[in-house]
Amino acid sequence: MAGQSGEYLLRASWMAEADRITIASGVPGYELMLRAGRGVAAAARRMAAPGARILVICGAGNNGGDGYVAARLLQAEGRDVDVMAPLGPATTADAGQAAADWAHAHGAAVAVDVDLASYGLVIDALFGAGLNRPLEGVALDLAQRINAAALPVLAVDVPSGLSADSGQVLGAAMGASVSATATVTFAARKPGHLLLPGRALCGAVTCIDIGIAPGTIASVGRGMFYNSPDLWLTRFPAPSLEAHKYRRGHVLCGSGGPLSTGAIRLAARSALRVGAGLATIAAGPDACRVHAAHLTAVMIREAEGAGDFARLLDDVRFNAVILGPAGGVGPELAARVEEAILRGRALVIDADAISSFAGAPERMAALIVAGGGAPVVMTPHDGEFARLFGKVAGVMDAGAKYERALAAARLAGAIVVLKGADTVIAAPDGRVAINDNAPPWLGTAGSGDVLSGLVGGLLAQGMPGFEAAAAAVWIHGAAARTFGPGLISEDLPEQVPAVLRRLLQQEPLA
Ligand SMILES: NC(=O)C1=CN([C@@H]2O[C@H](COP(=O)(O)OP(=O)(O)OC[C@H]3O[C@@H](n4cnc5c(N)ncnc54)[C@H](O)[C@@H]3O)[C@@H](O)[C@H]2O)[C@@H](O)CC1
Ligand SMILES: [K+]
Repeated sequence: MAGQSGEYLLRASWMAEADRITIASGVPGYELMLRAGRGVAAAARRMAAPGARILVICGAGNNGGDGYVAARLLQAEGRDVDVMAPLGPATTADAGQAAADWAHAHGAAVAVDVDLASYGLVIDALFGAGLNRPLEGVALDLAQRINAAALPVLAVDVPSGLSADSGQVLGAAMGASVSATATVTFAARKPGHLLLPGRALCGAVTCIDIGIAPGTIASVGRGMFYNSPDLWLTRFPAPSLEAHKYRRGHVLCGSGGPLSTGAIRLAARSALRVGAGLATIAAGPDACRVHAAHLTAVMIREAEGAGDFARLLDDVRFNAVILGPAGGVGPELAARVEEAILRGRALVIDADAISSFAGAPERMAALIVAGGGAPVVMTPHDGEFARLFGKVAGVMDAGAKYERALAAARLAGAIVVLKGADTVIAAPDGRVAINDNAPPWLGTAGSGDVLSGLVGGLLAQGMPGFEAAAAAVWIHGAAARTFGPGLISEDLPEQVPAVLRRLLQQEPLA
């Protein structure tokens, strides 16, 4: 995407396109393979103790070719290396060359039934980006034996059996993938390195430069990015000394009833912590009294039904709205969403507000079209996503997690944050960001309410929707990491200042 900074993630077919462009520009394919193999050998050197035996399992394609190169280089420096070629001779010219160069110096491959336990490192070069169906036969058997042997495993490009595109094991329950200790990939990371279960199966991923130009990577990329500050920091609202609180935005947060007020307080407090100038909670009279006992910096306004809420929105200073956290599923909440969209407010649609449109995403899409272009960000977890989009053909069955999020974003005309340990942020214009900084302890009650507040707080400060959503997701994860285990959701907004300090003062990021 023109003008977009950030780390591109490439699907396997886009990567193949980058290889083709590079080869056409005059770099021989075998040279790329040599560079890839060199990177694999360097990683193997770090993983295998000096006397340890190394087994390189080479498939018949170019992934195997990388393996043959690594085997030759490691053996040349005195390492004790065996090669296994369970799928027979190489089937591509470059891999054939790599196999011949290896065999010329070192002779025959070992048998498939060799004792794996006698090796200190296995290099998995069976299948890489070319895998297009589940492992079967000898490859399936080998993957299972490698995993059972519990040895250190270095995967070339991706662990064999894993889809580089989706992060899923091909063949799902009946399939298998090698589970690696570490993975070396080339030129750019693939979505499967970040999406689950792929991220866990890859171990530590290193991406090495094999001489594919950044411009080539950008030209084949289709707007899929790793979510890090590189992607959005230039659009991040850095408060200036002269910024009046109203210039930093005013978030209006719709409350649920008197027995469910905590969620929206978490959201409002998070909106303030991330820099919004003001936050107001709109609640019915009974809920107002509960909020009044808790709130200091956040203000309270009485609003009984959707009509009252709409009247509050006559005040144009409320430039962003958060609806959904414990808001109470039903037509009343749907009507508030409608008012906020039609009055052109930047809007976060979370939790109950998503469920209030269950099975009717077209209705939400029509509203957003009528709303006139202010950003709308929805933040479903899998259950809410299925409730909203479950009946629409081409969304739930769109494929990888980012393809589902993207199909939903295009249908709704909204930014979709599909939450999880591998949260995906998708925009109707085709951009996608995949996030990986959420620690397991972020999965705690109220954590989603904080996220909606962070998004709303950034929207209020004028950050564009996609960047605001991506930044909020990243800050949410960074705040949880900063606190550490034992986190409850109340702790999250209190960690945001430390995260912002590092972000804005360019201190090293966690
Ligand atoms: N010039 C290039 O394209 C480069 C490619 N590189 C390596 O090449 C790899 C991709 O190589 P290939 O495209 O040859 O593919 P692979 O080596 O991943 O797979 C080989 C072939 O196996 C077949 N196959 C797929 N699934 C199968 C299954 N379940 N059972 C049996 N056969 C199956 C397919 O026809 C596939 O083309 C990358 O992952 C990377 O390691 C690197 O050498 C860098 C340069
Ligand atoms: K592999």
